[in-house]
Amino acid sequence: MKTIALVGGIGSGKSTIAHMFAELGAGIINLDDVGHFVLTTPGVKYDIARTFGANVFDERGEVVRSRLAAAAFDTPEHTEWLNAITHPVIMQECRRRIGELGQLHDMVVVEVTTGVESKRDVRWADALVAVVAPACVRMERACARGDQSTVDVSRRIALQKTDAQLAAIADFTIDNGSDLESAQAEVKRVYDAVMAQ
Ligand SMILES: CC(C)(COP(=O)(O)OP(=O)(O)OC[C@H]1O[C@@H](n2cnc3c(N)ncnc32)[C@H](O)[C@@H]1O)[C@@H](O)C(=O)NCCC(=O)NCCS
Ligand SMILES: Nc1ncnc2c1ncn2[C@@H]1O[C@H](COP(=O)(O)OP(=O)(O)OP(=O)(O)O)[C@@H](O)[C@H]1O
Repeated sequence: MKTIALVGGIGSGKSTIAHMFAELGAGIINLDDVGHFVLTTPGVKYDIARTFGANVFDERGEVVRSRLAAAAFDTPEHTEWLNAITHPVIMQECRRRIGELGQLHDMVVVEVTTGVESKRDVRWADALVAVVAPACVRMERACARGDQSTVDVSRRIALQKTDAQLAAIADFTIDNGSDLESAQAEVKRVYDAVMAQ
């Protein structure tokens, strides 16, 4: 069984590409979803309450993500605190899901949105795959979804690694700058190459 870590900037098409891997038989995991799941677990909730206080919870005792983001992203130190609480649990849950899906699939693809500086950050993966598309295309796609403004998307693009930086650390690069058919061909090429490794 092979494991791929799939990275790419906002609107690059990570989820679209992950689903193309699924069509070829891969199991898929979205690390953001895992991050949201761990916020519902008792141990993480306890640590968040102790660190950020009761204000980041609703009346039913669930984390309000927008309040947690406001409390955790106001200073780099607070962000570190949140990451120290969540990241080990996210990785533990991710490994558990990889193991589970690995029983059913020859490949598991993990969509990773943030925090990959180098291959060392994804030691658990057999291959690091970057999805790239020109910034103007990504901007257009992300804005077309309608949930974020042009300013929000530009700010996120500016904070993220460039396509050249991602390509430099990746084992394989998938160009998702044009149509879906071309992207499918790219996915097949990478699927076969990783399976042959
Ligand atoms: C704080 C949480 C709950 C907010 O989650 P949510 O999905 O609702 O929003 P999102 O992550 O898109 O962030 C909300 C806003 O905060 C800002 N933001 C996000 N990440 C960062 C960051 N590292 N530094 C500064 N600002 C950030 C963005 O401007 C964004 O608009 C979430 O980011 C979290 O749990 N983070 C810690 C764990 C983690 O790193 N998860 C990612 C998967 S590994
Ligand atoms: N090759 C393509 N041609 C046309 N549209 C595309 C293509 N790839 C992705 N899209 C569309 O672009 C939008 C963004 O794609 P997707 O959600 O897969 O990106 P993402 O990298 O996972 O995004 P984010 O990180 O912002 O959540 C979606 O609406 C998707 O349908």
